[in-house]
Amino acid sequence: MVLSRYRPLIEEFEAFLAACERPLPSVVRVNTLKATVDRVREALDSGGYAYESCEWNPELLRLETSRPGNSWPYVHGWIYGQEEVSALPALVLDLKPGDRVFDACAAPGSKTTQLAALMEDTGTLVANDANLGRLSALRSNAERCGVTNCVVTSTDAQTFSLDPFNDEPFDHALVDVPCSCEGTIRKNPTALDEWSLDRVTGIAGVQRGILERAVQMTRAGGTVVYSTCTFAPEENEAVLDHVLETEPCRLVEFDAPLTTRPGVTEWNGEQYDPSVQRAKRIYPHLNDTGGFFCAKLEVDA
Ligand SMILES: C[S@@+](CC[C@H](N)C(=O)[O-])C[C@H]1O[C@@H](n2cnc3c(N)ncnc32)[C@H](O)[C@@H]1O
Repeated sequence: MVLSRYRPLIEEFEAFLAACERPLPSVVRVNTLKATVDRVREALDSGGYAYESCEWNPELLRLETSRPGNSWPYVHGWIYGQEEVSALPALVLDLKPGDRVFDACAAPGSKTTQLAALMEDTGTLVANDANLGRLSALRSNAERCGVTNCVVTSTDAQTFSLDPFNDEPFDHALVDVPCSCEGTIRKNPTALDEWSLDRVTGIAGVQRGILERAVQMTRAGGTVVYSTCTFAPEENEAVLDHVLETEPCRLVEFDAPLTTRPGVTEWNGEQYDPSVQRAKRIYPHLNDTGGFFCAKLEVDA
């Protein structure tokens, strides 16, 4: 079984495995471009939906229904169905209204719409995704959520060019890369059916290329957040370790109001830069969420 390779990394391994077998709670994020938390709560109350707020972020509501897309608040763009822990990366970027932000792998737009809300729909948000087939979902989610500060592009983020933007760097970048998706097993029980070490190794090359390019396109002092929904150190700490060597940047500490574990500095005989401990691993049993990995980099001045 694939997950057993992580036994050496996870102290409460049996609790981890048990959590991976439970279905994932259904969570929606309040889209503050169109509604307030109170307004959404009123609408859900009047529609007879049961829910509770996520302790660490009142804009996230756990719903009892698994089909929030069938509700009026969804149709109005007041809520966005988003895995709880995937709301973390956008919050970790130090965004302010007016910023120029690059969302390197944006479709279907969970984090793009969240970034736009955090930017108060000002500045410029370049939402890129290499997969043309996923752009219609990105566009329609941005439209439903009332996002107007977003430009959609479709390029391999490894070779994304700043030329159309006069070579002026971005203030921040979100690098939510394609990955082996091990941490989505609660939502998608077949997520690991196609798993192989070759796939992990192959995708890690793409992740390195995307993160390098994002760092190159971000101004000195700007921040880049790297995230995956997988546990594999090959796709997490090893990617960070590589980019720390090739690009002028460093990993910085950040607060995450969730229970987390530090990045690992050793895996399968490989040693990583000690600063990868500043990254955060989130296992499903820790907060009753999906699995996640998140790291914050600052570009050297
Ligand atoms: C984890 S998903 C992104 C989820 C998205 N950030 C969200 O929050 O809704 C990874 C995305 O990367 C895209 N992708 C894969 N390879 C890419 C590449 N080389 N450059 C840019 N996007 C890529 C995939 O099409 C996929 O949509």
